[in-house]
Amino acid sequence: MTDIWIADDDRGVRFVLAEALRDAGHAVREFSTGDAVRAALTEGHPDLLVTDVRMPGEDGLRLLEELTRRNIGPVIVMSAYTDVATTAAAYRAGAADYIAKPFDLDLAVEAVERALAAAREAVVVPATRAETHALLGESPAMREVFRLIGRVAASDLNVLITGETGTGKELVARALHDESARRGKPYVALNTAAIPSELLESELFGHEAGAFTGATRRHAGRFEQADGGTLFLDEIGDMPLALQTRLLRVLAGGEFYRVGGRELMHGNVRIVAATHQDLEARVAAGLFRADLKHRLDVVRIALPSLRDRRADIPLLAKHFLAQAAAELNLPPKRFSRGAMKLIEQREYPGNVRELENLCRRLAVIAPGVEIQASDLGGVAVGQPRGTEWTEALRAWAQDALARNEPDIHTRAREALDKTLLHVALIANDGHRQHAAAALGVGRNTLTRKLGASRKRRPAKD
Ligand SMILES: Nc1ncnc2c1ncn2[C@@H]1O[C@H](COP(=O)(O)OP(=O)(O)OP(=O)(O)O)[C@@H](O)[C@H]1O
Repeated sequence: MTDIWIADDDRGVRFVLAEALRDAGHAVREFSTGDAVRAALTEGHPDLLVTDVRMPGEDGLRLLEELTRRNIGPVIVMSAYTDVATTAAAYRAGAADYIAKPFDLDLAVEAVERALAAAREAVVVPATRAETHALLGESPAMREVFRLIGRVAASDLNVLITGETGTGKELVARALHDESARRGKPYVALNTAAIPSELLESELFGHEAGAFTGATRRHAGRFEQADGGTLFLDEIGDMPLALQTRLLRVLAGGEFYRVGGRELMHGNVRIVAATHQDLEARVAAGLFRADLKHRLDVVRIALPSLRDRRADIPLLAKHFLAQAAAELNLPPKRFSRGAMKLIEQREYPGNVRELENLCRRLAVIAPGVEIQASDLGGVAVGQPRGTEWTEALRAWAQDALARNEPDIHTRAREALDKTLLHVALIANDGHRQHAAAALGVGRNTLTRKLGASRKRRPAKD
């Protein structure tokens, strides 16, 4: 489900817009001040923000600037002041659209859908990517990875990236795109495991209106979106066999049809695939087509686990701590020698992602400017302390109650379900039965909940 935030001090405007967007299948959060949005940004971010310009405290344009700087968005600005200066300032600061008040509700919802579609279609990596997605590492193992990326990026060869979870496979895929001649074209990513198998085909190849129940509009698939650029297929090992056959045909012929379509589509797409699984074992078990593996596995980049490149831990930890402080608007912190020693010695089954999460938590919860070894006590087990998220929930609920927001319980429950399901599916390679077992719910419950969130937003991830 898409998370849309609305910021407006006019309760009436918020209410009608939120209702219309919920009817259109989105999850909506309402804020009466820019300051409340800023506070919420420390815990998460929306897929799209609609904001008024003039509000008490922080105004909408400042919010827009902040979100653009942090590469969160799109942002739609609305205002009763339609003078050229305000409108131009909004666009200059990166607004996706500008809505003059009072507005036609249908047109406003359309503007939101348009901005979301544009953002989805143009998953082009932003100009600042070099800093935000920088692949760090000085260890011999990472130097070898950098060398390989440099050598194959310029070619059009398909690349298979392997490595445990959290080792940076997606970053490598982006780097391959950024360093190639395709860099000005779209980079489109699809996580095969995160999308229900029955929707995968239309996600990849698109569909025509009426191709199946719920397909109300023509939808461009990722192949079409990535034309001229790079398509990153994450968790390729989880792709259902039937779709593997279809993908193989497309890779061999370079042509495909949309689901329910008759027009033959031609794509010029470079495929970068990734998996944390042993693809050879999956082939041997009959779960992965050998011929497809052969096509994808032209060049292989194997990412080392963090335990195989411990020398990189201090560099990464300092980087993540500084990044978290900058993103969350917190004062910069540093590690004491004792704290760094503990960090270097820890085990990271979740690899770089786990180290990153640890540093983010330390940036928030360590009380002093210098992080002490003792600060690691509460977070050393790699899990958030039970109170951290319930505290965040408490603050959110108090805020929502104070603003008389509707459906607080439903929205909280949906957010909880969505988070747990997503994490469990990813952790279990998209295997629903395993995910359900890991969460301690029945498979039917899981399917129902998945169905509920899908019903609100068909054929999207
Ligand atoms: N070498 C690196 N330098 C800087 N950051 C890194 C590096 N490797 C990984 N990261 C960070 O760690 C996190 C996980 O990386 P990424 O999503 O690329 O891993 P992945 O291997 O694709 O994981 P999964 O298999 O679980 O999808 C990201 O936030 C990424 O920015």
